[in-house]
Amino acid sequence: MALSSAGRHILRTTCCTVRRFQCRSKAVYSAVHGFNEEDIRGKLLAFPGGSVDLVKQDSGIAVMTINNPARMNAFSGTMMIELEERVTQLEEWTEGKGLIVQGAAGTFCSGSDLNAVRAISNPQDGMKMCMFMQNTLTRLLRLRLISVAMVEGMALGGGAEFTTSCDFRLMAPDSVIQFVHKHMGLVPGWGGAARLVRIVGSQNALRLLGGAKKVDPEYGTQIGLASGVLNPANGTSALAEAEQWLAQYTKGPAAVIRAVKQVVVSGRELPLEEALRTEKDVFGTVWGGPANLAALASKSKHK
Ligand SMILES: CCCC(=O)SCCNC(=O)CCNC(=O)[C@H](O)C(C)(C)COP(=O)(O)OP(=O)(O)OC[C@H]1O[C@@H](n2cnc3c(N)ncnc32)[C@H](O)[C@@H]1OP(=O)(O)O
Repeated sequence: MALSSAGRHILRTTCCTVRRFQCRSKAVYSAVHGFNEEDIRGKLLAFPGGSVDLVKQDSGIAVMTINNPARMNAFSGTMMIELEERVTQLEEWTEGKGLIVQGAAGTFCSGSDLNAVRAISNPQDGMKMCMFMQNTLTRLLRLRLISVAMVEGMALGGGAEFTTSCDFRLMAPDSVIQFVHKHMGLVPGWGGAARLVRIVGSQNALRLLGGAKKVDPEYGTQIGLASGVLNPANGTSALAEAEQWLAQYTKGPAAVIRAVKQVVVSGRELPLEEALRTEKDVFGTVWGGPANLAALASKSKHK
């Protein structure tokens, strides 16, 4: 039966609402936790500046750019809102396989815009901003895309936290990741401490947070925070090198790469039995699928 245009509109709207609900359900805080997203959005809108740009490429790798160079790519209020919107776009990008996050003009991000921090320095607003950013960065880490933070220059405070919401971190020579929160009388609030402990272990996390220790590429590699060091050869940009590095994991059909990411996220986040059940469900999506059948038909040897 053909649908009328009104019927198609209702169907489209319902699908969008369902998708939005599914996206929100990947977040940490909702109304149940007293989180009112519209309220904090209204407050963040009062602190404009910069942008978060997204380019989705035919290769299946998207590039996100934190863009506020006049303030060393600090996150203004409107950038926090834009980041949430970009993550929603990536959640809906079913052909995507990988994501590179970079800062504009050769430096990653200097954290929260201190002008906004000063203006909303009361604990209630601080916690609302913290819940908003935790939701967004948790959804970013849970994307079915293999993600890399490409760190050039500095990643400070919230910028350092942001790097932990990617699966990997590649550091350029002379770059620094520093959780400067202690010097600001703070602890991480964008989920950076919880993620850091899972990446480098609690002892190293204590060193980085308790000592606000600068992490250069060498130390980053030693403790497992950096997954690699960029060394762009003549004529190759850091971004091109990062894309090449990421391609080793994103080569192949999107359905398979996305399934890989999904089983890793569930393995990392869920209790064992739940993770096993998820793995079974994800396995069912690729078993007998086009890539699996093609591999069986080609009788490929894994030498
Ligand atoms: C839960 C989240 C917690 C947080 O993220 S709290 C914020 C943590 N980040 C910081 O405290 C960074 C403070 N900034 C700095 O230490 C230095 O500016 C930094 C990044 C080392 C760069 O130093 P320099 O290379 O000497 O450059 P500069 O200081 O002249 O900065 C250039 C312009 O950028 C501005 N800027 C840098 N970081 C900012 C920030 N986070 N918020 C707002 N504005 C920021 C800085 O004020 C300066 O602006 P202007 O040219 O003076 O108008």
